[in-house]
Amino acid sequence: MDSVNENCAAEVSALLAPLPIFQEQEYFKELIANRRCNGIEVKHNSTNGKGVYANSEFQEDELILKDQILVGIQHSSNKVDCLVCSFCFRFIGSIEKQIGRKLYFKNLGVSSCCDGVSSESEDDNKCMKYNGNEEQCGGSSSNHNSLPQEVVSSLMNNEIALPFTDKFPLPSPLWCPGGCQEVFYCSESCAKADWESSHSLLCTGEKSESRSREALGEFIEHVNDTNDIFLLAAKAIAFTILRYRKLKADHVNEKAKQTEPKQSLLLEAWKPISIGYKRRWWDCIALPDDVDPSGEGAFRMQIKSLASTSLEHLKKAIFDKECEALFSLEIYGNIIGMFELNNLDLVVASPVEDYFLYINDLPDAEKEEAMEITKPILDALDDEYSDFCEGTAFFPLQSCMNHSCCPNAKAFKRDEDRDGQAVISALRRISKNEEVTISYIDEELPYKERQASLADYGFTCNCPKCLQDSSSVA
Ligand SMILES: C[S@@+](CC[C@H](N)C(=O)[O-])C[C@H]1O[C@@H](n2cnc3c(N)ncnc32)[C@H](O)[C@@H]1O
Repeated sequence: MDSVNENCAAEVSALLAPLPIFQEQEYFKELIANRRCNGIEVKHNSTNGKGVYANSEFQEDELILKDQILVGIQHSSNKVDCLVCSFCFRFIGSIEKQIGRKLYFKNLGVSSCCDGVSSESEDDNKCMKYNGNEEQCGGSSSNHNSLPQEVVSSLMNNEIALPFTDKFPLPSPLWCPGGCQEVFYCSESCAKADWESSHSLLCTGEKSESRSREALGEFIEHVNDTNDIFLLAAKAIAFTILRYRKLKADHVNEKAKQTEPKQSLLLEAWKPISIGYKRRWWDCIALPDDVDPSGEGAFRMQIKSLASTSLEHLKKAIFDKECEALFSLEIYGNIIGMFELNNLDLVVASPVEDYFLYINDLPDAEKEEAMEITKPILDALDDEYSDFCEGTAFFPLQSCMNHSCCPNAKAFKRDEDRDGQAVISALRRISKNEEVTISYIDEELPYKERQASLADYGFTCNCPKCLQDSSSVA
């Protein structure tokens, strides 16, 4: 047992215990009211735990819910492809800047290069060491279609304007108020919300409220060398600590509640994370194909040890004695497991793709004129012109949706959905009281492959299609 687990075993168990049902119901009622998606409710069923249910009828293609991110990250490898707001994940800058910085990194030989969750390649490390300094544009070209460096620099620094980009305006990037120069925002309100939600503790700039900026730097270096998911877990912990401090300050101000025991404030602060379905990361992670089943025990120990090293770095950076239980390996493992088990892709379509499609659809004469300028750029970008923002996030309502291989809803962004929110629409008519299900995988796969894909989410599917297929396979 690690020393934190020993010191506060009871608190750790309380944090991991399921929320009393009435508290859970109250929490979701409030969340649904805030999200203004009153056609649904969250209920328990005897086989699959929590699920989302329709409490009114939905027609095919109708919007069921838009769910805001509780904590989210853009994959570090994706940062070279897309410049987005670190809080709402909207694209920022300008079409020229998006293209210029992408070509700049491409010319340096840095590109998106992994699945974004595990980050172990050489290139990836280069992506992650990018520190936002875009003023200098050097590096040698590795692409025979590459543009001259001066053009790339001018695009990146908004010194030239491409035709028709005024039809695709993007918010100007705002620097992090803490001075880290690593994250950018689309607005003051996003910068403030991110600062108050988690970034004040995780910022490496001079205004950082971490215990040690140096230790924070080491934590981030370890994340970059290993796995992005640790940064997401750190955000969940920072989010809870900051909520705890705010709740405590509110209670101190309200004299009558001064006697409130510390633990209930921590439980209250942790509530939004507590509702996520969890298991320990090293227990639930699917065994990779290249690991022999005989090595499973060693593999799981290795994963646990990796999490333990990451947590040691994080403790040095942001430890808070009053929230000590959050720094136990048990909690850290469960938070990471929660991200592993839920359906959490963060996706935002690129306005650069829209821009080139717009040019392509122009009337012939205008298209020809515009393409004299845009064609060399498109050639240099190659098929990467359509790269979108990718990340991982925790969506409190979407994460309650169970999987089905014959789903009645899907996560699908409409043209107007230009930020990181999850959008769920009906695939067919859904009747009142029916469970709303989405597919976590490609549901067209044959039965065995579907079950293999779902092993990543740690369960064997019991949807009607699987129940039928399993009896015909057996
Ligand atoms: C994202 S959570 C969904 C919400 C979850 N039921 C809860 O109680 O929080 C995913 C977990 O729900 C359960 N689950 C979802 N769909 C299922 C299905 N079709 N068959 C069996 N279990 C399912 C599994 O335990 C899975 O790991």
